[in-house]
Amino acid sequence: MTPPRPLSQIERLAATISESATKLHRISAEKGVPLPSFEENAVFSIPSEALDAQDAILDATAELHDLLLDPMILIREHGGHNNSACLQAIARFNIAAMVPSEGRVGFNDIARQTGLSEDMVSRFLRHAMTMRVFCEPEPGMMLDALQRWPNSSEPSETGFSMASNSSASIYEVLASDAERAARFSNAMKAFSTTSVFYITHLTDNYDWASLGKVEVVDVGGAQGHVALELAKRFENLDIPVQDIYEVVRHAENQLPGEFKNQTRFLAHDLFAPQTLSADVFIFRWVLHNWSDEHCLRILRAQIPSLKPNARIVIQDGCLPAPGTIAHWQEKYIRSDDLTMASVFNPRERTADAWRELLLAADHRFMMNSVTRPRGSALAIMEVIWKEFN
Ligand SMILES: C[S@@+](CC[C@H](N)C(=O)[O-])C[C@H]1O[C@@H](n2cnc3c(N)ncnc32)[C@H](O)[C@@H]1O
Repeated sequence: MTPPRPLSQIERLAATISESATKLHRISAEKGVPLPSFEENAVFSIPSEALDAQDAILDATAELHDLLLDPMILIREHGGHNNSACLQAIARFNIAAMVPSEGRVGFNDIARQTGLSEDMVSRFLRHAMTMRVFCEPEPGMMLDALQRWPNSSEPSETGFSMASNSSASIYEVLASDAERAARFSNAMKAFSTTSVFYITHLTDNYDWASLGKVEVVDVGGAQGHVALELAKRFENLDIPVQDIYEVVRHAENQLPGEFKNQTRFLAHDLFAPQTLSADVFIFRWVLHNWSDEHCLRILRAQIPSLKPNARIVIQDGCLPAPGTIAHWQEKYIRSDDLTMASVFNPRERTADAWRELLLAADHRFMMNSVTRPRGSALAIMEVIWKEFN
């Protein structure tokens, strides 16, 4: 008879949780004490005889949770700066006092009372909900920079600007400081080593091979980490990379020699009319940091170069409806949304908001598909430039 397989760490933790939960349930029932719940009027009480079980469950669930998270996401979760920003916002704008006990209040009502935009109220509160603070029974119900510039969508009116004590946006800071620009670019590269941002989500989930011999411009492609991965996998692609001068000026030197015939670097401003008349334009993680007003300018700047049926592949955040994806993923995405707000002043968009944005830029931008590859934090949207008669 083969000896039993030793339990893995995951299985041991799961067994501890199961045994201790059974014990906690039994003792609470014997004592007539209700079990913990997220209900508004829930009483939180653990009988003293069950405190060991409570400890065991909390330690084992925390260990299991940490064990199953990508290490890069885990570090960010423990940093948790958006959790405290969110609680501070609730305190500073006295939002808790606006939510009636056992009643409901709309985001619009809170917006009116606080002077914040409804959009910003919903973003704070939906993030708070991922921390079990407040709940949204029906969809649509529910710090310094925000008070100084309520409703601004300008990148020069952010928490970053206040912290830098300057009226320069993060873009202007990066454009004037090669060292910080290179550090920012490296940070983007580092993000791509987190599983939810792997470049393979883009290389594996779009049919690059079937495009044939084409030119694919990586707009805002930093120092070419995405272009390089595409070049390695798809010999049929020529992939010029455009980004600001400070970012691309030394990028060529870092490119492995064998890919120099497939990739080159061009200083190009996103807002300037596109100069390359390519078959495909990639916007990977380039639009989510700009407000709608600025995105409209960026999209329209591509039009002079677009051939009929040219494709625009947008790989970017796509907010899910509340409660429709795993809780930890929703929390991560909503936390990202607040980080973006504090540094760049845009908003993360739902699929519908992306569609509306494209349509507002020009009715010839046709959203052909939106997919979110399993395990990816970013959706892939294929947009086709349709020239109508
Ligand atoms: C969030 S990063 C994404 C980088 C890369 N596409 C990726 O997927 O990792 C945004 C990029 O847009 C570039 N960018 C910002 N403003 C720009 C502008 N006005 N013109 C060109 N590139 C710009 C930044 O330098 C940066 O490389």
